[in-house]
Parts: sequence; structure tokens; C-alpha cells
Amino acid sequence: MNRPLALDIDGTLTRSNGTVDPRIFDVLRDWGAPVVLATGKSFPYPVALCHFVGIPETVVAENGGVVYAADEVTVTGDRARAQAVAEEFVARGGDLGWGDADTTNRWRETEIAVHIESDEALLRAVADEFGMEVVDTGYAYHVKAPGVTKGKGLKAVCETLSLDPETFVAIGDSENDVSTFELVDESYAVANADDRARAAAATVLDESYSDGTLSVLESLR
Ligand SMILES: O=C(O)COP(=O)(O)O
Ligand SMILES: [Mg+2]
Repeated sequence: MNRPLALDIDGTLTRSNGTVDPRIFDVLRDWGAPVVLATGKSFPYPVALCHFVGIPETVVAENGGVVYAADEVTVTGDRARAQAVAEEFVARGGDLGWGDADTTNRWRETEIAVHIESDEALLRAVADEFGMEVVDTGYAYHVKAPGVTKGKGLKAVCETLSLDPETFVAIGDSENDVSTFELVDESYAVANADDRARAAAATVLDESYSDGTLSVLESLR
């Protein structure tokens, strides 16, 4: 049987232009072992991806703030405090960067994401004042409660599904994947990964983005 997978989305299942690599769909649908999508995106995004790939909805969203497995949803984190950081950031001249509809945060339950081109220094200063953490995924800055991580979320999924985290293979590209890499037995950073992900991964791949991920999945099959 194939190994269970913990997969980051942005930078890992996507190509350099940010779109999901269509080759991923059939590989994941036919995987035959649990696939956990572990992402910084808000809850609906990985659920939708599972839905359209055609695999059970097993999800760690919002960097571990929302965990969903076997019809059980667990929510941790501090959306109210993250919201307070966002409001203070805007009051001091910052811009979340998503426009009025803000579909990035609209359905976000436990943290707030800020556009990667926003004022990082200001955001970090305000988050610090509120005792909140800023995680840089390469795609956005996430304002979250300390201690909430994808790794803890994956551990919770494993408890719900009676799986051993050590049997998982994890693939990712940024500092929000470090906790996942630390939990599992076999971890890969794609070549586009940031320094923290590269340092934490057991293996750093030569290939970038979905090419790297597909090469790992091909070798595991
Ligand atoms: O939401 C982000 O900023 C990044 O998402 P990811 O964790 O799937 O890479
Ligand atoms: Mg990523």
C-alpha cells in the first residue's frame, strides 16, 4: 500500500504561476492511502480541492487552526485577536491587500492573512504587541496564535483516523511546513522552498513546485 501523504498546497501542488498542476488530480485520486491537505489557506479551499480531486475531505487548514477528518471539525486559534491586529495594522496605515470582498479572510475562522506585498515590519510590530505570531508562507503573512501549527493539526488528524504520523510522507515549501516535517518520518522540501523549510526537510529536491512533488510521488508509487 502507498504511504499516507501530508501535502502543502501553495508552492507544492501548484506551478510557478500559482495554478494547481492538473497532473496532481489523477495521482492523488488514485493514491489509495490517506491524503491530508495541510495548508495556510482558509477551510473552504482545501475542502474544495479534495472535493474536486475526488478524495475524502481530510484537511488541516489555516496553518492548523482548523482540522477536519472523518466528519469531525476542530477549531483552535484566536480569530478575534488576529482581527484586532488587522484593525490596528490598518489604523496605522497598513493595507491587508485583498480588496473589499477579501475572499482570503472572508471564511477564515482562526487567523488573518495579509498580502505578501504589505508592510511586513509594521505588521510584525503590531502582532508582537498583541502577542501574536506572523508566519511568512511566501504567498501571504499569516497572523496567528502562537502554538497553532500544521504539525499539531496533522497529529490530530492521525488520532482521529488512527494513523501513525511516522508513516507519513510530507512535502512542502515554506516555514509553515516545518512542524509537519518534524512530525513525520520522511519529508521533502521542493527546490523553491524557503530556508526554514529546506533546513527542516530530510530531503531537499532538485525540482521545483509540482514537478518536485510529482517526482516524489512517482518514486513512492
Ligand atoms: O495560504 C498561504 O499563504 C499558503 O498556503 P500553503 O500553506 O498551502 O502553502
Ligand atoms: Mg506552501
